[in-house]
Amino acid sequence: MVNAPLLIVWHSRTGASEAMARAAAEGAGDHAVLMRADEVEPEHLLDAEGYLFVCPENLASMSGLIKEMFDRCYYPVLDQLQGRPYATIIAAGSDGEGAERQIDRIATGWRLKRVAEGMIVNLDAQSPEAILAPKSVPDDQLAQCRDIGEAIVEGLVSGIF
Ligand SMILES: Cc1cc2nc3c(=O)[nH]c(=O)nc-3n(C[C@H](O)[C@H](O)[C@H](O)COP(=O)(O)O)c2cc1C
Repeated sequence: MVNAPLLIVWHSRTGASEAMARAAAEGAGDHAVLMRADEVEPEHLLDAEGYLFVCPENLASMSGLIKEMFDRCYYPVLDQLQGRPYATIIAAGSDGEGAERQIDRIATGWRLKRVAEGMIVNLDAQSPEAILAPKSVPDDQLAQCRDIGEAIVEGLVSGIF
């Protein structure tokens, strides 16, 4: 039994990241707490045992709202999360690596430990119309998100993280 949950923090502009965060939460079951980035306070981070950050890449960065969560919470929890597991899922139109890299750098500052390879879902939205359209994530990729949620919780429950 885990004492504290996996906290799944998400932001989404056109629905892809939200769907992936919800799929991961489904996989994690009762052990997950799903929160939009703007609802997350430092105590939610302190109360969790592990983290899954899910957001789109916007202008080569993580999206602004999830960055704002890190900006707001970074110093209040610094030096209090060492060694806890984390993973990322990024929705992208063509790249996604910039967002993943930025989150990794912040996670390094918090001394978190990456426990699953970064997942980037590239939905191939290139034109302004395609970028602004609501997104639907293919089932196999949602299944992968469920697996990530399940795997992190398994690691927490079994104490291997
Ligand atoms: C303002 C804006 C900037 C974007 N910049 C990038 C980018 O730099 N790299 C990329 O791969 N996709 C970029 N995209 C595409 C989104 O990452 C992609 O559509 C993603 O699936 C959206 O996820 P969401 O539905 O969770 O918001 C951008 C989208 C918007 C709206």
